[in-house]
Amino acid sequence: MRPALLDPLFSPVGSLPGVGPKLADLLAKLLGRETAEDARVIDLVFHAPSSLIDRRKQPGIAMAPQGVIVTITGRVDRHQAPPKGKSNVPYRVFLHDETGELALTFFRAKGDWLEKALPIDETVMVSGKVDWFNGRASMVHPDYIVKVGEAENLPLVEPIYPMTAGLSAKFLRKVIDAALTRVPKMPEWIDEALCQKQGFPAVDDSFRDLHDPCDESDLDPQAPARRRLAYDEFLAGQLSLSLVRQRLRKVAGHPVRGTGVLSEKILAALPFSPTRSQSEAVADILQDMAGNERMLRLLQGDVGSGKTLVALLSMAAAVESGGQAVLMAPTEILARQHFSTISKLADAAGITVEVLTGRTKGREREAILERIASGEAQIVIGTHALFQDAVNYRNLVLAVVDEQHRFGVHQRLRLTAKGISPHMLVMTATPIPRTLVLAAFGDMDVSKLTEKPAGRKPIQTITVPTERIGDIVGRLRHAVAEGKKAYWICPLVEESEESDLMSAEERHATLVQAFGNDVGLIHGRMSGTEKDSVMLAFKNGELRLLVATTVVEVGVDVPDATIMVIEHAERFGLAQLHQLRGRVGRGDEASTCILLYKGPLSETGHARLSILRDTEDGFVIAEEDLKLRGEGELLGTRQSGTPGFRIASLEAHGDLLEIARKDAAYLIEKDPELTSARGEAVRTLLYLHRRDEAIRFLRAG
Ligand SMILES: Nc1ncnc2c1ncn2[C@@H]1O[C@H](COP(=O)(O)OP(=O)(O)OP(=O)(O)O)[C@@H](O)[C@H]1O
Repeated sequence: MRPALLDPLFSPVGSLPGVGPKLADLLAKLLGRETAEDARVIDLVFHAPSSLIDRRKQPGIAMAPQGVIVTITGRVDRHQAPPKGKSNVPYRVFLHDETGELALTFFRAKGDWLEKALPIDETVMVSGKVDWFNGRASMVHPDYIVKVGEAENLPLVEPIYPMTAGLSAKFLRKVIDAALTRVPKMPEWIDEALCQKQGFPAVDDSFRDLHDPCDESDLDPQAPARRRLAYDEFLAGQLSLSLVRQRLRKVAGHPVRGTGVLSEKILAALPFSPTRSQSEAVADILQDMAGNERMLRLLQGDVGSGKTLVALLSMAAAVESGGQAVLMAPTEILARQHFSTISKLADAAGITVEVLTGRTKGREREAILERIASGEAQIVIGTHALFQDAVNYRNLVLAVVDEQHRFGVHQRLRLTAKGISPHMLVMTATPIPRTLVLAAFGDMDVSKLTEKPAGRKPIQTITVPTERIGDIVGRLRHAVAEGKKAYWICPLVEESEESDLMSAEERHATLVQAFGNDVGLIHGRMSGTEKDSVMLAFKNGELRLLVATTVVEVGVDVPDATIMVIEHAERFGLAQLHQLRGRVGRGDEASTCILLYKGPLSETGHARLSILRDTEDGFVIAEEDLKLRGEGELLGTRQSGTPGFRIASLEAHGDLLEIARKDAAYLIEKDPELTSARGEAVRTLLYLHRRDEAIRFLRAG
């Protein structure tokens, strides 16, 4: 159970003074929580300021820089109320210091309030942005008006927070202050020697320092409070990964030994031979599964490197041993696609494959559930529907999770917490730099597919300014006339699926004019069956040009599509562009990727597209992407809502991650059930970072 001392931090934000249901909703939005109930006081405590206002600058009116917040001390000379009935003319109050005059400007203000706040001849301090117009200085709606005797009411330095529309900065500061009063004294979970060596403040002090920056250096990721909190985040993450691992390992593994009969049939049915990398990965996996410990292995392979075959051969071994295997995909499209590729090969070997997704309903679903329970279904492919309560496996020995960056550790934990702990193989598409692997997966065994299947030709990537879209359409027309197939990806319009869709529909309409009925459209709002039938038509060649939003980003496999056009390429992340481009170049025909960009590009924008043009190596791209954009985007955590890091940054705190990893391993080895004094403190840390699953897990063990 969560230690009682954390309770005040885990009440909903609505429990803070002045936060009604509407504001609670806004705070939930700001804090990335789905509902106001989910948004807790602790989330506010973790909401770090991104900059600060320094009101210590008191340059005097004449020296006040344009557009900068300053504090002016001056004497009030006169009030100038707007003429009656002219509500659009502002109310002005003039004051002066030794250097000049300043007009305080108020729109729709109440005169009596201003007369009280700014009495004539009184010396006051006002703080706000100064604007210069025709040699006159004015300050529109000062942030603060304070009588000189009450200077303590003027906060000299104020933190500025990331905001969301509808919230005011003052309100947010107030609720964060209220949240901070709920931070209790907590037991120290970091080793004392490390605290000293690193100069870490205590955790409660760190929270307070985080929200009380004195100058820019306190906002730096290397500020002691931020480093401490970053370390906590890493430590909590690494501990929960270690606990999963420990738990998986502790449950005695069921050795799974394939006979090779089914794999042989599959290999015989393949129109190609596996690459050396694929064979090595399969050998690693079979060896793991045959051992006495549970497998927890990560299969990393660049786009198009052939991970599906590795998954299939591993699952075949599970079936040969008399067990069942599942393959969980992140989307419906992918699940269905895996099903269609895999069932063809599995048929050849006489393996029974089923597909189960959220779309499987009614009698069909009942029948499939029965076949899963009886063991008749040997391989089951699906989405997370595979692990709903109603699904019972007869003898599940292997779970392959095709992560493609969408699931994250939490889903995996949930899966295992359900009591299903088969051997586990996690597949990721974009190669992830080592630091990220550690942060996201901990110390897993890793197999890499380092080579592409033989016969692949390099994808020619070109960048073209949008103005030349006409030329591109002309070239496409030639290509389609020659029987080629192309994807046309529509711009990613920030934060609005609706606008994404609109741009795709518009593009579809213009391309239909140029190409007629050969053009299809696919987007996220379509129903599953609609998407399937469009994909199928494209696969069959009834459609030659497919206009799409980023639904095709992950895993879609139409090997004879050889042209990829990406509109507004400058709006996509590098990793995402690499994924998209990976939809072509999957067969033995030469392929082209055309990145249409809208100029002028920023320097980084230019650098990003050039990287993509110059290399097809996903590892290089991922490393560069990490440098240019930050890790959240790369892992896809920001979008998917998987709790990522709130304070820690791999770029800034990479050194701490390594220490946290070792510390976590040491802790778990010395005190596997977390019962020592430090172990108890560590439990508090895990709760504080919402790693409850990891703890539940611990008790289960
Ligand atoms: N050894 C091989 N030789 C030739 N083609 C292969 C080989 N292995 C796989 N392929 C083919 O390469 C294509 C890509 O394979 P697969 O879909 O498994 O890629 P992937 O690793 O899942 O990539 P992505 O993450 O981009 O979906 C498929 O059409 C598959 O049939």
